[in-house]
Amino acid sequence: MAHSLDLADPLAHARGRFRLPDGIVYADGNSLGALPAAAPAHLAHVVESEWGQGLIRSWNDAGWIDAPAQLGARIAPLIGAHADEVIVADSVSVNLFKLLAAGLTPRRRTIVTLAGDFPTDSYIAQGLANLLGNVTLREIPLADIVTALDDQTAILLLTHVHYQSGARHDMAALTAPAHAAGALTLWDLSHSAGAIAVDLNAANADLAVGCGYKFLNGGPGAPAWLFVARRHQKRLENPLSGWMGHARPFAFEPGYTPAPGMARWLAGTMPILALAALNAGLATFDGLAPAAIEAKAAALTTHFIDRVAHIPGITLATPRDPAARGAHVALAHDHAQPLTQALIAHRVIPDFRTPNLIRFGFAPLTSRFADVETAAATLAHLIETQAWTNPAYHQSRKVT
Ligand SMILES: Cc1ncc(COP(=O)(O)O)c(C=O)c1O
Ligand SMILES: Nc1c(O)cccc1C(=O)C[C@H](N)C(=O)O
Repeated sequence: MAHSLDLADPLAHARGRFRLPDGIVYADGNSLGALPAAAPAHLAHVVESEWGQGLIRSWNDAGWIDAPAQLGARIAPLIGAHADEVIVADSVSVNLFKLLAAGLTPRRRTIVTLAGDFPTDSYIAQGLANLLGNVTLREIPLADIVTALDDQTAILLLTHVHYQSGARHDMAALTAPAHAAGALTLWDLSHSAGAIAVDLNAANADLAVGCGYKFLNGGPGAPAWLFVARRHQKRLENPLSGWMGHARPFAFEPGYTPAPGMARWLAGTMPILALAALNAGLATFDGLAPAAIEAKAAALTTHFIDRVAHIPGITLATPRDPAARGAHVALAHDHAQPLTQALIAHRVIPDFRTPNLIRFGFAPLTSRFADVETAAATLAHLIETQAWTNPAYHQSRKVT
């Protein structure tokens, strides 16, 4: 069954764009994307030729200075943005700070967000509120989000696909009431970009951020990106007004003038080696349609849910409707942490999220239906044999 699904998979060839270890089922593309096969040679070229030979000249000759905008333009089609609406910079956390600060107005000082979204989003909003003193952060349950929007609300901040459950919001359906209340929307697309088809402009979204190291395959700690809709680009200003966001960085003027367009969202010098790895990650999407990527994510996760939902002790924590989820599936189990370690010891790599979730991220470019079958069968076996009773699987880990 899995074999015939893999044979019929129109994205099957994309796996060849990566280097994955033999005999491993990699189900953590939602935390760290796999290594693009072209990345080592590309990085070696940037190091040895551009840096080693070109030296400082490479800022111009190798186009280093334009890399954040060029990579932003490569991300744009994956998220329904225009090329000039996206730039690569900093981390998601820092980009959230910049956009939240920019979106506040003298009259609107409230940030509304969903209680239980990825913690950095609320940590950053709280830190900004503490810094400014007159900003309120409201963390609201999903059912009350729309009614929480009022004439004080500056920004509705939401993670599009939830990092734990994988549940996906209807972007257009939440953007409309935010706009009706006079607020902007800021979407965290860390678990969406490269995994499902996102259409920011069709949803009339205002602002967005996302990770480079997950489904975009940019490597550990890859730079993140941010989106500002064209209609807001003149008005919104980066509070981290560093020289790389200046209209004329090499004029070394005494006062700050923001660059026109997305360049103003840069602060300091861009990490060229990390951008080179992200470039290789984004190249893995060449010629692949976001709709096809989403269809594969839906098929993989549906196949997995069908195989695991009935296993005794497992509770599905992810929506059954593929349109209401991303590319990962979360399963609740009383012994999720040692079970995750047992899976890894058996060469199936998901991750654990406190308190009781095992997340299986099936990156559509690298995952095969055969991997899904192996992951499900291994999980069933480990539960059947009560693998969590083995003390070897109770080691504490800094990174889970
Ligand atoms: C939804 C979400 N937002 C933000 C982050 C953090 O991004 P960064 O480490 O780039 O700040 C993550 C994961 O680390 C995430 O899952
Ligand atoms: N950013 C991570 C890291 O530095 C180490 C390990 C995992 C991560 C992650 O990306 C976690 C991820 N954002 C999550 O959804 O849980």
